[in-house]
Amino acid sequence: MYTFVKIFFSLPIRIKVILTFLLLFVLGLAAAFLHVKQAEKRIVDQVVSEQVLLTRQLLQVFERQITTRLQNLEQTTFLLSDLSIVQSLFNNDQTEGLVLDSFENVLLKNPATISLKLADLTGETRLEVTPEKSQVYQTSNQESRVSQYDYFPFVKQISMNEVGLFIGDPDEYQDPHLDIVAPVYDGFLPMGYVIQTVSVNGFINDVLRLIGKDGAFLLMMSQRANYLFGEDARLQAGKQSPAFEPAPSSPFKFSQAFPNTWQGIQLLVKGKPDPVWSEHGLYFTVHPLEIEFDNVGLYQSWLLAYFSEEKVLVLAAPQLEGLHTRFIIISIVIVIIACFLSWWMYRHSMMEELSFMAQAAMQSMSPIILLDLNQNIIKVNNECLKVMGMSIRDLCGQRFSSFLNEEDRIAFERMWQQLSCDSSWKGELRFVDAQGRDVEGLFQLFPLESSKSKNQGYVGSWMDIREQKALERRLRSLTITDALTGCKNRRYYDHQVTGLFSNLKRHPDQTFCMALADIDHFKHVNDEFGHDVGDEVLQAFAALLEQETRTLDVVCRVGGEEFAILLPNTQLKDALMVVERVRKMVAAFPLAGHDITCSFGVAESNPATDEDDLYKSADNALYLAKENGRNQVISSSKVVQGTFEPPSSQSAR
Ligand SMILES: Nc1nc2c(ncn2[C@@H]2O[C@H](COP(=O)(O)OP(=O)(O)OP(=O)(O)O)[C@@H](O)[C@H]2O)c(=O)[nH]1
Repeated sequence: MYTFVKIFFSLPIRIKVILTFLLLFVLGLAAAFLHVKQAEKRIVDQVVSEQVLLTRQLLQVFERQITTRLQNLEQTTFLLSDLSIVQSLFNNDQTEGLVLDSFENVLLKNPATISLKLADLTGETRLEVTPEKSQVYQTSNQESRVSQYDYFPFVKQISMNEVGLFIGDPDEYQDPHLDIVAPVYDGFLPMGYVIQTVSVNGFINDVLRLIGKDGAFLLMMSQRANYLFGEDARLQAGKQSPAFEPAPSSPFKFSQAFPNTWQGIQLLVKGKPDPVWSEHGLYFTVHPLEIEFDNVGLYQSWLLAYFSEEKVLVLAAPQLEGLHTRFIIISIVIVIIACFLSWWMYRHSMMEELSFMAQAAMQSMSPIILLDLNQNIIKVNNECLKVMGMSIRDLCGQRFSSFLNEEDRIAFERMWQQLSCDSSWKGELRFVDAQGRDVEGLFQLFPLESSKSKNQGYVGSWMDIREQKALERRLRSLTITDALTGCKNRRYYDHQVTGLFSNLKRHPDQTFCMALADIDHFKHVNDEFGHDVGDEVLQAFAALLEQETRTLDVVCRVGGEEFAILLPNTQLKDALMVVERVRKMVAAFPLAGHDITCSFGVAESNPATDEDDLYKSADNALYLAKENGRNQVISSSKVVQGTFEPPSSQSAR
């Protein structure tokens, strides 16, 4: 068992849930089935007990009828025992007619009577009357004084004013019969016996006619149980008992056909609560019929009633039908309960797992923040406190976005408005730590669900990407920066000039200018002082350009000693002023300890042209500046108009 439990708990959750569902389903159905079976049994038992009650009432009626009959017989017997009749019967052969008249009266009162006899004290029949023939047979004076009745020794013990009841043996008689015997006295002197033989079947049928047959079949059985009278034909034909088919030739023995019932009857103690036995699809109940004679012993018969299982089921059918509906309803309820419990178990396990994971997550190396549905911080982990350099009090209860960089705060609030309860979000955010520094993080937000409600809030976790971002920035800067001079390179220039032109397309009034700068005779510097000195001069020249232009302006090294300056939102005349100022400074002060001069070609943007045209214009202007003697600024407009004049800048040096 322990191993089984261990294996069960080691199974994956889905398998556990399926097994639990199946177990609950099977156990539930089994319980429902047992419940219904028990209820079925209760209903059947109730119907059986009702039927038993009814049949026992019939049996009591039957018993009363028999008693009444016996009393009638007794009266009749007394009538027969009239002294004058009996005396004349025994003493005077001439009185036969008188006796017969009385006998015939008795026969009329008892239709089941087969014969009426008068026996002497030895048991020898002296007179016999049969209803069919209505005549008297006088037995011959037999020498033999042997009793012709097996029971005659008992008959002799019947006292005055008593009646004996003897059940005939069906093995000996075709039609089972009952002998009712009463002694005949002359005063106190016993004279003989009057014996009335009654057909048992006739007697019972007569009684049944009186009491009706509805509800049960009645049987009368002798003490030895293998004698069965009454409705036995039905049993023998197997009509009421499909399970029992007696051999057609063999005599019907109740004790053999229904051994259990008979055994029960034998064990039956008088006064016990109403017993009932079921066998071969029949229910039996019994009522003892006791006929006692003083000093003769106990002659006990059984009044047996039975009814079929079929009848019980018919009577119980309406209730059983309701029971089956109940079974279906119970089964459906069980399936629902099994589904619900399995679902609950699954959910509970998942929540446990989730809670375990949450605990583990809270201890993780990543900062974690729990938010309620109003974006208030509920909980943070230690790593979060460490990264933010704050205490729990600083963070908990505060609005999450208040710890974001201003730019990101606006974006996050906009996102929060659109965030539905069950959706998650992922993006880069810049937190502001206790020192006011930006802490860049890759932030993930997902709904926090529990077993009680769908969404209780959100879990936010972020990855500190400060180093990654710094590296990224550095890499990006390297790709757009000239390694020697530190100003922007050609790639950046291309990107910027394209951007300025696309802006110009949208806003033609936002004119910008480009100035190309070139150090004059730079080759001489290299040749005379070495390449390293040349580099230093280039660096100083680039620094000067950066220094003398606006932050908005972009200085790019586009060739060896050639630089391009992009001046956004600048008219040509203003651009010329700027570069002229630079030119003068270069010419006036040594750069890296060397006196050099430089030339500029300046061009203004035109929405009708593109970046290549602009560059070309500036380059042509520069070329003219060089051609014209260097150390001067030439505007592209001069190139176009052909109004080029010898520079006065030469003299400025
Ligand atoms: N030190 C140094 N020299 C460079 C670098 N790039 C280009 N140069 C040199 O710059 C010089 C350019 O010479 P030129 O193109 O003939 O022009 P210039 O001598 O300046 O003459 P003009 O431009 O006609 O006035 C060459 O000698 C190149 O070797 C660099 O990165 N460092």
